[in-house]
Amino acid sequence: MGVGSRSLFVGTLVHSKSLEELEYLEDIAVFVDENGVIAAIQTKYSKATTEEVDAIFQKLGWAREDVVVKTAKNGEFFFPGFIDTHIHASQYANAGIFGKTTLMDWLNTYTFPMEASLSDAFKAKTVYSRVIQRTISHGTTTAAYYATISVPSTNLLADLCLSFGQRAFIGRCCMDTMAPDFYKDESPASAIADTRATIAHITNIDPKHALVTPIITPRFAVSCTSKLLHGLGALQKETDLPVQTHISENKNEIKLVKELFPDHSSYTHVYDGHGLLGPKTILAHAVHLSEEEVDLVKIREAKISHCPASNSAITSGTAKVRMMLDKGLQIGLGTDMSGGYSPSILEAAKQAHLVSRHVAMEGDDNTKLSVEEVLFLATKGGSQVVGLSDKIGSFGVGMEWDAQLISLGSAADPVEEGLGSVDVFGWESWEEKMAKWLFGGDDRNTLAVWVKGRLVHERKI
Ligand SMILES: Nc1nc2[nH]cnc2c(=O)[nH]1
Ligand SMILES: [Zn+2]
Repeated sequence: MGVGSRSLFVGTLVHSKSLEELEYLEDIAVFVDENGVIAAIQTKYSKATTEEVDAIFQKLGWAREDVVVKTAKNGEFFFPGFIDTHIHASQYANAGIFGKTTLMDWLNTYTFPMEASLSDAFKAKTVYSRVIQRTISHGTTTAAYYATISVPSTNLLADLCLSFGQRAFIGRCCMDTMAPDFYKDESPASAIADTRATIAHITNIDPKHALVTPIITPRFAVSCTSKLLHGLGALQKETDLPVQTHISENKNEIKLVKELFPDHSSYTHVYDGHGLLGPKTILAHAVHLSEEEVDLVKIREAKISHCPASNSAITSGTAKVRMMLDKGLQIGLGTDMSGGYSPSILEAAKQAHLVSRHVAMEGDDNTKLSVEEVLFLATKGGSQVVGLSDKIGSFGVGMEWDAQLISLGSAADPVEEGLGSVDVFGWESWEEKMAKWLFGGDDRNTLAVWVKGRLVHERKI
């Protein structure tokens, strides 16, 4: 990674203090070094004397003239970049196209043909470039991507993330059974060899995995033989890389897993029995997990990616997020494009909020998630899920500057300003402003995005 410039970000910072609480820090200056790391934070910046500010520069050994200053204006705030803990880059061209399908017919009708078609390098480059740029423009600074079974096309996704500057986990899909002949791994051995090839490529382009990390990706238990799952479990042990897969998304899928793996007492036990359930495992969906399975996930410290838009769109069900949170699981949000129709984690947060009300209507009012809770899942929760909570997801000295600058517009002429459909009148509390952003906001409110201190998106109004 090239070394960037030193930066100073001045204004209001909002981030999660805890699951339930957002912290609003006004009049802050954040000093970000040439590696994108927060070197110092000064509070009450406008009231600080010149000597006090000079002292920070001196302590850091920085010259003022070397520093690029970005100031959030009134009504604007810096927020941690969103973390998409589950997204299929290879399905982006299908976003919104799902008809009335449910999981298994959706896979066969739309998904496998689209993914297979990305073995065409030109098409892959077109789709992958677009999905990276689109998600960045919605504030996604980190994405856990599934690519396809094709090694060259998966490697291309890693190359593009690195060049666009999006932090990413890149998974080559493993699937050696219950898949069409035109889109299937030849054997467990070839699936593992191909996974190793992608790991080698990513390690070659980003040796310390500073921005791009390979992730071992058994598609789901249905499409992997026991031999392949064992091989991938052994590969995880050998490499200590993260793992991503799907779990307990749809009732027919769960039934199929029972039939395919009769020796395992649950879907969760299938992954556990193959060495694939550990602290670095991201389990997407987890809609129908029993409480016993949730307990096992907790014991293994595996993580959950909640994908509410997808779960509604392809009628998978309502995930019991409150129950999983109460049991101590770490949870983030996933767009699951194109099971989900939107590239936006803000949309996923809104859908998580709404789905939690559907769970409440099924019985327990306590299941409702708050605005603060879903924004936690979108940022800090996501950072826990991808194992980077010491670096991203919130702001602090020593952490990396993955951030977005949000504007809700001024009261003057919001339509003219082109800043989306949020109307702020000036009398709202911070809590009210965040609720307005969640429910009325979109990418038009995202003015700029940084990853590791590098400006990766600036909105042209
Ligand atoms: N939502 C979703 N579920 C899956 N299960 C196996 N593959 C997929 C996929 O691509 N999307
Ligand atoms: Zn998925």
